[in-house]
Amino acid sequence: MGVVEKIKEIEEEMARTQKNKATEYHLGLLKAKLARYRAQLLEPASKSGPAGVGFDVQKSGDARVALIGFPSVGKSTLLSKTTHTASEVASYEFTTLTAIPGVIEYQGARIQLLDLPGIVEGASQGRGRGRQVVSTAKTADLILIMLDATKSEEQRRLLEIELDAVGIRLNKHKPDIVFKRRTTGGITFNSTVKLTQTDEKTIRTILAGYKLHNCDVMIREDITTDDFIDVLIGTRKYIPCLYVYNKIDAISLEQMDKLARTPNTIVISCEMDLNLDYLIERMWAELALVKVYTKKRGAHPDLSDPICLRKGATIEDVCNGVHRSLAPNFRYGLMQGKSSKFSPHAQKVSLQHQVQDEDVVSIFTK
Ligand SMILES: Nc1nc2c(ncn2[C@@H]2O[C@H](COP(=O)(O)OP(=O)(O)OP(=O)(O)O)[C@@H](O)[C@H]2O)c(=O)[nH]1
Ligand SMILES: [K+]
Ligand SMILES: [Mg+2]
Repeated sequence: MGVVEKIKEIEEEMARTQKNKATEYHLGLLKAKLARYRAQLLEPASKSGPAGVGFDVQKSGDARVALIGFPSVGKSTLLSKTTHTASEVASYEFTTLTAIPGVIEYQGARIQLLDLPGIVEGASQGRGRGRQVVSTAKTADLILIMLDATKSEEQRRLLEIELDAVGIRLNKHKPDIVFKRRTTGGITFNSTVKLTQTDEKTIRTILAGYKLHNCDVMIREDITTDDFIDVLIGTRKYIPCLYVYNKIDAISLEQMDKLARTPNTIVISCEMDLNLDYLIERMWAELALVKVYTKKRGAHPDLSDPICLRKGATIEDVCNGVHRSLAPNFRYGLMQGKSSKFSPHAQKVSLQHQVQDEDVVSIFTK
């Protein structure tokens, strides 16, 4: 029996099984099995099916944003409107057949926007080019789920299911679980909070299902069984996501207002140029980019060419952004700006110092 059939069998069994206290462990086991088969199906090294590889597009710029949506929602129109790259736009479905990268320049950052083919339901199981599309989404720093405001609400949930199936977790942080494999000593289980959505027995059952008999588990938030399986499998991607409803020129004001009030949601019209600037602003905010200016001794900072980094970046990342020889020869840094304690005077900082937006940094080497 192939992996796809096995997955189907488990899904059927899960659908048949009533959800209650008595079946909880069994369902937990089935979920774990299902997750393992899905992973097999999608990982590049898999022998059991075609590789889950994305489109081969070179990453460029400071961050990558992927456009995911059903056919003809206006993905290519958005790329053509916001970047200097043209991607074919047409009223028929599956106009775009490959990944097309464009660049949005904003606040000194270069954001790569990837136009992708439309996906269909079942994409993650290999329908259409869906598998390739959702695999490419895994490489993004931000996902834009693009939706047609004139179509039913159902589309959003369907797309979420497809992304979930390939291990993408949207707008979610990695569950706070410390998991360590050991060679001996059995299983130590600890939880610092009360677990209301799963329990020790379920987790032990899952560990047994994975033949993990020696490990430490420390749970630090009220997780679900699925969260635990995610951490166990370890290849999950936690990616921020914005829901972008296009074609608001074709719906009523009331409908638009309702959509716009949903969390993480932006309404636009590519055709009428409505709200596109705001979308880019929000993308920038979601990416949590910070720009840092570098300054040579005695010179003014170079304001025309900032280095863009992700939030949480350190002086070491700044060094690597300039040249890879800098960090190994680092002596100290001088910085001025928001993250400097004694601003406006320059502060001496180490490689580990975290930078903030608009900091000015000088690096001194040995
Ligand atoms: N009314 C309206 N139509 C739009 C808007 N944006 C795009 N369209 C139209 O929607 C159709 C599909 O646009 P595309 O950009 O080709 O859509 P796509 O999502 O790239 O489609 P595929 O590549 O086939 O998946 C075209 O006829 C566009 O002119 C909009 O804001 N309002
Ligand atoms: K189209
Ligand atoms: Mg297209």
